[in-house]
Amino acid sequence: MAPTGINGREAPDVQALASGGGFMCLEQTVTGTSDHDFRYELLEESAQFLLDGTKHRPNIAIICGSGLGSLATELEERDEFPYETVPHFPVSTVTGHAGKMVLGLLSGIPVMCMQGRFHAYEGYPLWKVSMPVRVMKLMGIEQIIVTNAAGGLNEKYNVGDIMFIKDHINMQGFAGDSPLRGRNEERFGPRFLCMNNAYDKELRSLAREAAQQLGLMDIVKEGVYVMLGGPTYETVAELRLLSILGVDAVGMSTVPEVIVARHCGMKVFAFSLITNKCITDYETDLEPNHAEVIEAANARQKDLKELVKKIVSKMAAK
Ligand SMILES: O=P(O)(O)O[C@@H]1C[C@H](O)[C@@H](CO)O1
Ligand SMILES: Nc1nc2[nH]cnc2c(=O)[nH]1
Repeated sequence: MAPTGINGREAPDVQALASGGGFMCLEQTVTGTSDHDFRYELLEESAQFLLDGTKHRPNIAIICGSGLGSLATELEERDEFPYETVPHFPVSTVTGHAGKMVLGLLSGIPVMCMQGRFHAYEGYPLWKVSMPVRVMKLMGIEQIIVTNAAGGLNEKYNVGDIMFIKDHINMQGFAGDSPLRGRNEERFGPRFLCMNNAYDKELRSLAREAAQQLGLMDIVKEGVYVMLGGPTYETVAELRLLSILGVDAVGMSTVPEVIVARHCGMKVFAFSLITNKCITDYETDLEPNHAEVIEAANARQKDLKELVKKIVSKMAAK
């Protein structure tokens, strides 16, 4: 009989884990907080399932943030895979996140869109939030565009601005959490990863060129993003602290995906759509809410689609 572990669960086979038999974080196994084993072979099964269901072989992927999912509806010759049909995938539970993987052609270029992402506040550990990025890598993705809706903390930012992310502050990392926590999977990347050039300069420059050609430079900014755990929006004191730290935009996503993308060698371009202004004084009755986030995203839909199309064309041509 298998030995009984914590809370009556079957005790983990520590030796098998240590020798590489599984790819579950040992601590998650022991505490029983993981309901999913993300062994390389399981990710390969997810990737193979998607590849088997489509003729498209994209090199570029796009993660659509809150309210930005309609980018995926621009794809021609679309193949759509609701997350619940993809082996080993989590499901998306947030309004404004359709919860599908969509492959198709954007201006004739094969791309793959995550129409809806996973967030830590939905109850997912960071490795699970970002596991689709590894599946993308196994499908052949080399360049990724990560998008999000964020609050504008920089006083110069307005609702509707598009902030190209030049850097981030990994708050979860400060607290000891990371999507790379646990045994390192060398087939994806190294144990220790540098992050000083996480956001690719060349892709950012292509994106600026695209924005210029579309006459969008008035609303394009470049700044630092921070991911907080959510689902609460920030207190005034928290925002004042973040402002001192040099943060320009505040959100609840992106950072784990970018870390995992860099770990497996993808080039990253990311932007935040500023959907609300962060409230940094006590003398106001204004309150941020998800409805205004979606509304602001809808209002900027057309420009964003044009911008992403142009960026993708440039990425494919380089
Ligand atoms: O998925 P993203 O980061 O675009 O969504 C942001 C963060 C929360 O999910 C939501 C809050 O309104 O918008
Ligand atoms: N944390 C956070 N996430 C957001 N997503 C959209 N707006 C906001 C915001 O103001 N704060």
